[in-house]
Parts: sequence; structure tokens; C-alpha cells
Amino acid sequence: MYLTKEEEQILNGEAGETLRQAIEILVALGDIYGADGLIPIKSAQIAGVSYKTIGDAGLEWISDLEGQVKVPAILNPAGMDLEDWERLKISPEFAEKQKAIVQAYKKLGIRCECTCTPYTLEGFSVGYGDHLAWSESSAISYANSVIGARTNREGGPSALSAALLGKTANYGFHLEKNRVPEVSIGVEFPLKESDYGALGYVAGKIIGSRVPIFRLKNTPEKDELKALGAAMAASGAVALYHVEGVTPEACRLGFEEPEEKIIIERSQLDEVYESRGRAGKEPELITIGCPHCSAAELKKAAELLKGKTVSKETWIFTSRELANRYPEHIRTIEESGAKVVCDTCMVVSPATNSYSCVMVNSGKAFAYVPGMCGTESVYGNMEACVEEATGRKGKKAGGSY
Ligand SMILES: C[C@@](O)(CCOP(=O)(O)O)CC(=O)O
Ligand code: SF4
Repeated sequence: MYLTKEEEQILNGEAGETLRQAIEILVALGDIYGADGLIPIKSAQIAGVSYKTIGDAGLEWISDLEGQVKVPAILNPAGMDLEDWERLKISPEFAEKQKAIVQAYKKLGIRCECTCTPYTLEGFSVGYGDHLAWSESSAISYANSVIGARTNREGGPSALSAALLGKTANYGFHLEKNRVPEVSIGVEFPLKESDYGALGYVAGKIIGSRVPIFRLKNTPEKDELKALGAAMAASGAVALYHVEGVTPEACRLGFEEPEEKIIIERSQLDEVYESRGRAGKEPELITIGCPHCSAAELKKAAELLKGKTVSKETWIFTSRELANRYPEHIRTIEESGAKVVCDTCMVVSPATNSYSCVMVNSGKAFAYVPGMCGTESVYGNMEACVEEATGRKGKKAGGSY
């Protein structure tokens, strides 16, 4: 891989040990994947924040780093609400380690709002064609697919290295040739809300890490695209997808039809919703907000919960910035007894581990909660989640039938 004179000097340790390590990581990746050089990035989003996932080894590595990031950089969710960690009964020992991790990142100049939806935040703008180094898989999928920016699936350490250098290696999804659809997915029935998470869950299992182009009957909203991409990145490893007539590259570039075509049937989505019946367990906990709730999702949760009281533990995850921006929605939600929790989520918080069955409206959480929390997951739309939380049952788990 070609390095400029300045980059060579950094690799030789002339700019200090932190930057030497950072460039070493990027050069190693670039060499493996055939990058021609390093390119400047607009921003970094850094996963590997929860003490539950990175442990003491991660804390130690980050604490040893020195210097300042060269581009705007922001953290992924941590293992707890940083302002009110006792609310989800996090232990003081965990809280102490978690605070130390966030402090270590802060020292490097990283924004410590911990969210997987940084694209909703003021002052963290990302646009079409921007090169990024993001590392949370749903954020990557959203940036690549819905915004038309360009990022690989970075790991926490490579995203942090990229932030410190302001550069990343030029390979994979930074190159136009790798952004072309490889498989077409047809859906010949209308989809609504949580159907997109169920579709992503089903599609990701089938296509693995390939780039799909969807041909849909209706035009999805941004939050529906967020749910589709998040689920596909979890049940599979999809980092970029297109939707004909909807996503920016599909609209601007007019791709050729891929040879391989898949049709997904309503019955495949119904199977996801039927997890509720298959579980053989009652959900003890209801969680909404994977990826973190948008303003529209907070509004909808508030409308559904208004005037009701939850009889089961209910957690709604969002970024602190959005929670601060919409105090009226937060008040309405919390008057029901549900908790709005910031900086964390049902997957990376240890709090979920103490329940045996959790209900979610996210294909991604449905896929990850069992493995990462040792908790069974069942799927339903937001209405069904609120019905479960408030004890007003009687409907199906929320398929849009
Ligand atoms: C589950 C996930 O969203 C969050 C956990 O990752 P981490 O603790 O930020 O490394 C990771 C991912 O899908 O990229
Ligand atoms: S809320 Fe979901 S998408 Fe966001 S970090 Fe947690 S698991 Fe990932």
C-alpha cells in the first residue's frame, strides 16, 4: 500500500506510539484488502464502548492511548445510562468501569454521546459520497445505504485508529465497484413498520454479506429503512443495500439487474412474528429502540402509552440529544411507568441478562438478544409491544395483517 512521506514517518513512530499503533492497524487492514493508500474521512463512529463487551482488556488499551482525534468522532452505546445508571440496577462495580471507559475516550477528544444513530444529531452531519470510518453495524448500513456515504464495517479499534489519523484505508465500500448490487430481492406484498425488521432478519440470513437491491411494492420511511438495514446486518453481515427508486445510489446510478433473484414471501415474515407463540415463555421485559429511537418513534411510543400504565418492565432507548429535544414525549412515556433510557441499549447493557424472555420490535435485537444477553427474544410491532407491556392483549403479535 502506498504511504506518503508523512505517513511513513508516523509508521516509524516519529509522531508517537499511539499514532504508530493506529497507522499500523490501518496499514495491516489495507494490505489484507488490497487498498492503494489512505484516504481522508469526514467522521468516525466508535463501537466497543460497553464494559460488558470490551471488558478490562479494552479499558486498558483505550486508557493507554494519547493525543486527540483529527475528525469528529462519536461513541456507540455504553453498558448503562451514564447519568442514571442505578435505574436499570447496574452494579456499582460495572458503573465504575464503564465511567472509566467513557472518560478514556473523552480524553482523546471523542464526543461521548453514546448512540448508534449519530446521523440524527445536530452537528454530526454526514452526506452523500462522504468517506467515513463507522463501526456499529446498523449505523454503517444506514450511512452507506440511506445516506449514500461510504464506510466499511470497521471494528472498534480500526474506527478509533481512523479517528486519530483522520484517515482510513481505501478498499471495500469506499470504492464504487464494490457498491453494485449482487442479488435482487423481490417483495410482492405491501410492508409496514416492523415488517421491515422482519424482512431484514429473513433477508440477512439468506444473503450473508452480499449487497442486495430490493424491489418493493411501497416506499419505506427512513425509520423503516433503519430497521431493515439493522436487522440484515445482524442476522447476516450486510453493510450496504439498495432499494429501487428509494435509496440514493439506486436512484442516481441506475444499476443493472443482478443475475441472482430471490423472492421473499409473507409467510417467511409471519414466522418471525410467530416467535411469540413458539417461545413457550411470557416476555418479562419489553424493549423498544434498537437502533435508538428517532423523534418519530418516540412520538409514536408516547401516543401509544398515553394514559396507560405498564405492568411489565418496559425500556425505550434513544440518544440523550433526542430525549432532551422532546421532553413532552419523554414525560408521556414515563408517566406510564415505562423508562426512557439513554446512552445504552437492551443488547449492550448487562441489565437485560437478568430476564428470561424479552419482547422487541427490532429484527436486530431479536437476532442479538439471545446470544449477547442469554435471554430469549420474541418479536412484535410497537403496538404489540405496548399491548404486552400494559396487559391489553388479544391481538396477534403485530404482523400487519
Ligand atoms: C450489537 C452492536 O450493535 C453493539 C455491540 O457492540 P459494541 O459493544 O459497541 O462493540 C454491535 C454491532 O452490531 O455492530
Ligand atoms: S440499539 Fe441495537 S443497533 Fe443500537 S447499539 Fe444497541 S444493538 Fe446496536
